[in-house]
Amino acid sequence: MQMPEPQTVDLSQELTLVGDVGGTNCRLALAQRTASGNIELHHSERYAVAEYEHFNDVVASYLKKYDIRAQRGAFAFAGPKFDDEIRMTNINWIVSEDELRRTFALETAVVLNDFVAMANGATVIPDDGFDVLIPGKVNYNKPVSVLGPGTGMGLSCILPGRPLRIIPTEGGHTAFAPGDELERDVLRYWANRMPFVSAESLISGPGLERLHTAICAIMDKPSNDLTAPEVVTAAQLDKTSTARITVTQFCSMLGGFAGNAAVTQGASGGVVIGGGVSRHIAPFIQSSDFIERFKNRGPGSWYVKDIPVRLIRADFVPLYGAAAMVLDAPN
Ligand SMILES: Nc1ncnc2c1ncn2[C@@H]1O[C@H](COP(=O)(O)OP(=O)(O)OP(=O)(O)O)[C@@H](O)[C@H]1O
Repeated sequence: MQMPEPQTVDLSQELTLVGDVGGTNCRLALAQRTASGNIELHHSERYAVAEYEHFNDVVASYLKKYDIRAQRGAFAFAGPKFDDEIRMTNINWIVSEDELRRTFALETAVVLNDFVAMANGATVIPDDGFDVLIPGKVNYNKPVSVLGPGTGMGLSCILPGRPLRIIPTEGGHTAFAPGDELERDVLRYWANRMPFVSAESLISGPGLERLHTAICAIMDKPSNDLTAPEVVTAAQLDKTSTARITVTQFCSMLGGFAGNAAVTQGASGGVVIGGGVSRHIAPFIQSSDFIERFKNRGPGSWYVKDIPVRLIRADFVPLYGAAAMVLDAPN
């Protein structure tokens, strides 16, 4: 689902600059509250983080392009927040609220974990912004897990009650738990090549590439060092390819991780899946063991049997979530 993006910014109103910054992509936009109370995004832009020394350079370039000054800022980063600062996990950027406020003369600057923003955004998008993976209505009166593979694996938990409280986690760094013989071989392959095989080292964009490499090695086939998008394209083109086996297995592993998150966080309200990789692999989920791996928890299976699971299809959800953090905050 594509959220409508109006082209005109109301310059007579306050402007809030919002950002979603991952290990690969940085998205910036201007957010405003409409008269009807909705949040509108304007002028969304995507930047490759590898092309910039620091986040400040991206912001400076954006503000220069549109020749505007924002009064407030809300920025989501893939990394944990300590005090007013975020240290990103997969790149060496450190960003603080105080520095952003001073550098860009902002009245308010908020930095937050990207899956806190994703979770906040997920609570405001309409039903048609999701694909239903396991039916049922997500119940925000109970805990809800929000997770997703991108450059890393994000995981947060929405707690019941108002105002909304969201716990960021570093759950992508839990140990990878293999669910079948092939995954045990994949784990063995990578355990011999890296000091710690986390969930995110295999269930993420770079993880899809590692999974393909390992499966090709295990099956004695050439891997041709395919990138994550190339693996997905090859999987679409040839049902018998190692790429197809890789993507199907990746979906099963995502189901296993989502089930682990649900039981660990007590997410009886539901599980919401986002992240840059998810929408590309979505067509393969139904033909994978995603549901079985989510639900098969041995004696704990009864706990997850009625938990609904949805996949976010809407665009810019973390940007809406970040915007809501400041636009909904009391002045
Ligand atoms: N068509 C595709 N199929 C599969 N994976 C893809 C595709 N396009 C991009 N990716 C992968 O998605 C990942 C980037 O995801 P995303 O857009 O969520 O980035 P990000 O926000 O920078 O990540 P994160 O927030 O986890 O640090 C990259 O690893 C990339 O290889």
